[in-house]
Amino acid sequence: MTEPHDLVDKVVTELPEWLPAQRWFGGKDRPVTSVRPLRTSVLSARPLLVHLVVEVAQADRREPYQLLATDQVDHYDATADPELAGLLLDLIAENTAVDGLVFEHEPDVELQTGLRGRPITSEQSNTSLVFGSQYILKLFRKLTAGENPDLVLHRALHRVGCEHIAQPLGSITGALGDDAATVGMLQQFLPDAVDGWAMATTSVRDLMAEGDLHADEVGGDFAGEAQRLGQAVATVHADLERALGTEHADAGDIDRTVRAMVARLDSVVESVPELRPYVPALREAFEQARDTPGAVAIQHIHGDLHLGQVLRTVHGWLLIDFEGEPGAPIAERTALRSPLRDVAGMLRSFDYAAHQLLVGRPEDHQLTTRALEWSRRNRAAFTEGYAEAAASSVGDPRGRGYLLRAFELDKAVYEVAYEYANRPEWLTVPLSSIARITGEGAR
Ligand SMILES: Nc1ncnc2c1ncn2[C@@H]1O[C@H](COP(=O)(O)OP(=O)(O)O)[C@@H](O)[C@H]1O
Ligand SMILES: O=P(O)(O)O[C@H]1O[C@H](CO)[C@@H](O[C@H]2O[C@H](CO)[C@@H](O)[C@H](O)[C@H]2O)[C@H](O)[C@H]1O
Repeated sequence: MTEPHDLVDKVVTELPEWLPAQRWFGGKDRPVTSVRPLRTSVLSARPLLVHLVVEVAQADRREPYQLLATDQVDHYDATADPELAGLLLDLIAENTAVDGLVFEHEPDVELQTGLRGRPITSEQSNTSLVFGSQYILKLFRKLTAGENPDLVLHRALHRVGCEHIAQPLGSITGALGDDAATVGMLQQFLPDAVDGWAMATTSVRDLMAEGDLHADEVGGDFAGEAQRLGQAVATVHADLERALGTEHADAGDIDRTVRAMVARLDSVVESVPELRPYVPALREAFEQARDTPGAVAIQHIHGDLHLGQVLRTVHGWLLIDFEGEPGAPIAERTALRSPLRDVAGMLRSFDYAAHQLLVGRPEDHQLTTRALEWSRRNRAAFTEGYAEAAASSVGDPRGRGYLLRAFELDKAVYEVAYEYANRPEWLTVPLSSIARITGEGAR
């Protein structure tokens, strides 16, 4: 029988090699130099299940990650064991604390127990376990002190009866140093949901296969969905405003926003020289954000909205994953910001969906024209839907040209960094958008 401390030793020894191979590991750009256990909680002695918080060191970077370890499966990764995953759900249902970890269900929620948990394969920055067709438990991999914004915003939206989210059902809280830290969030699972990225790219594929027809003439036209999605996003913004309030940005806030966009550009261009030709036009666009007429409202927002973060169910669109950009510091992710950032994120995503099928193909004028046409049509439909439902102080995004353009370009700069570190073959997608938007040249 393996003792907990022997298991921890074995896991920690394997981690420098194992971590970079995991999709959720956010530090693939440099080698792991060392791993140090920070906290160990034994959740079950037999079968052995140990919760671990480790500090991963890479050059001058040190970040805490959580792991669930067992001696029952290969590489000790307990998220691959359906019975052990089920134990986590049972602990949440019991409202209990085990060896420093607090498992809680939300008030007035009664959970079914005894279900097995399976990891989903479409996981991105974290690991999610699905239980039957009812629940999904997200285990946050990189930990931050305090309540995770995903949990905070889901709770706030649920409180005001928001119809465009999956209901939050429970949480797991651990510790980072002296602070509490959310390590898991349980939610209602929508088994029949399809994500917006899959739907949008199917529509683009249909259009490209037709060759001679326009976007409004093919069966897979997405504009109706894009418009309803715009309405859903505006409604979520209004619900967030209702739940948590809104403020007006002052000149200092706008100055900080512009400086942050310029600072991000300066830092990304250092590692991605392909961005260099666009720097002057990008800087100019960021500076122009200062000239936005009227007051700029700021509030809690989604923070990393794109087509992969929205699910179409039989009842309409849902937004998921309110964690913000996985690479951004927590202070930035929890700050009050303009909801136009989310609008910009979604507009970028329509452009992505339209152009990703062209990646790696020889230049084809007809297909490029179709891609642009699809992108314009769906961006316009989304914005129209947003304006129709925008009860919040943001109003119609179309009257906010400079700011929206600056946010879109800032997001594209973020995407350049994201693709460079994660999917280098996709780098051309945000780069060609930047070229188009700044008018420095067309794809
Ligand atoms: N409530 C849900 N119902 C159905 N599927 C979901 C639900 N929440 C998340 N998913 C699926 O899990 C994937 C990852 O979820 P997400 O919250 O975006 O995790 P991550 O933070 O790891 O990116 C989503 O792309 C979606 O396919
Ligand atoms: O879903 P995450 O929170 O992990 O977001 C990160 O990964 C996304 C990719 O999966 C990335 O989104 C970019 O690619 C999407 C298509 O795969 C596209 O819909 C988005 O518009 C584009 O930004 C996201 O930026 C990143 O934070």
